[in-house]
Amino acid sequence: MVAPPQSERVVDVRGLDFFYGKNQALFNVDLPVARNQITALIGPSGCGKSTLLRTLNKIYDLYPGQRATGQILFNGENMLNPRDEVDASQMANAGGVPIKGDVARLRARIGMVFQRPTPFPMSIYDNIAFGVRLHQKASKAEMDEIVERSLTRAALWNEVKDKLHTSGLGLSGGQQQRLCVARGIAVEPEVLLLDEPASALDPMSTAKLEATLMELKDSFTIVIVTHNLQQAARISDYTGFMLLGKMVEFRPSSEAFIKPETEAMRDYVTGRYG
Ligand SMILES: Nc1ncnc2c1ncn2[C@@H]1O[C@H](COP(=O)(O)OP(=O)(O)OP(=O)(O)O)[C@@H](O)[C@H]1O
Repeated sequence: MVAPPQSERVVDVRGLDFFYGKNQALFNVDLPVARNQITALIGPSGCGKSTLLRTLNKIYDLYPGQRATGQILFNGENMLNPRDEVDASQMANAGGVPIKGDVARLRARIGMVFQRPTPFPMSIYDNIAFGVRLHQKASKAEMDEIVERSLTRAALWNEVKDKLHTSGLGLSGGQQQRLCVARGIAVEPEVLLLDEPASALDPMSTAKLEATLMELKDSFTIVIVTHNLQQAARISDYTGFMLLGKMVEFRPSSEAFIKPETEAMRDYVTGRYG
């Protein structure tokens, strides 16, 4: 492992084990995530990339029976500390809404964009404003500014500025995904997690999304799961290669793809895996 220096790590996963009921999906995983960098997670299907990503903002808390042990340090504080844990029965009573303040705050600081675009069935404007209202009070003028800034940073403003009050569902797939990025960054998270965000997009939309992410890393720290090795090589600063629930290699991307250390990663990047 050639990891970023400790002082640069926003998130630092150490010795993480993850269980779906009795089935263990992650084994003693380390993942150092450097500030204002893009970290890519790659590896064959089922190796645990999405599971690892989902532990970073504790989405798994929503599902009874899923648990993580080890350390996930976020700015030095262990997020797996028992006091952060949500009681599953309380969660059910609250209709599936996270009720512990700590976890809700964590989700605001570590945002997530999913594989398929998931705009809310409301206007483009409200897609952004909805999440912001949950976290802060903003006047109409302030909200207008937040909406414009978020859409601009997600490289979508010019395409939607004249139709902000039409449905977000009326946008193309690529635009919807950038809307989800805009929604994610509107609450100013420190970290943005993306789970194969381009898998449903055409090459043009993928290129736009990649350019957007490259711009965003000046302001945010990004962790992306991708099956697209060229994409990982193009946009990421660090790459983690996973296999069967373990982190097999973790290195600067500039080295990882040119000279993989392990035979497994060499086989994977040359398309010989499996
Ligand atoms: N909800 C679940 N319940 C039980 N096991 C699960 C669940 N989700 C994932 N797993 C198991 O955990 C392991 C890791 O899955 P995960 O989805 O994290 O892999 P992945 O690398 O993201 O795969 P892919 O590239 O296909 O999305 C797999 O063995 C999978 O079957």
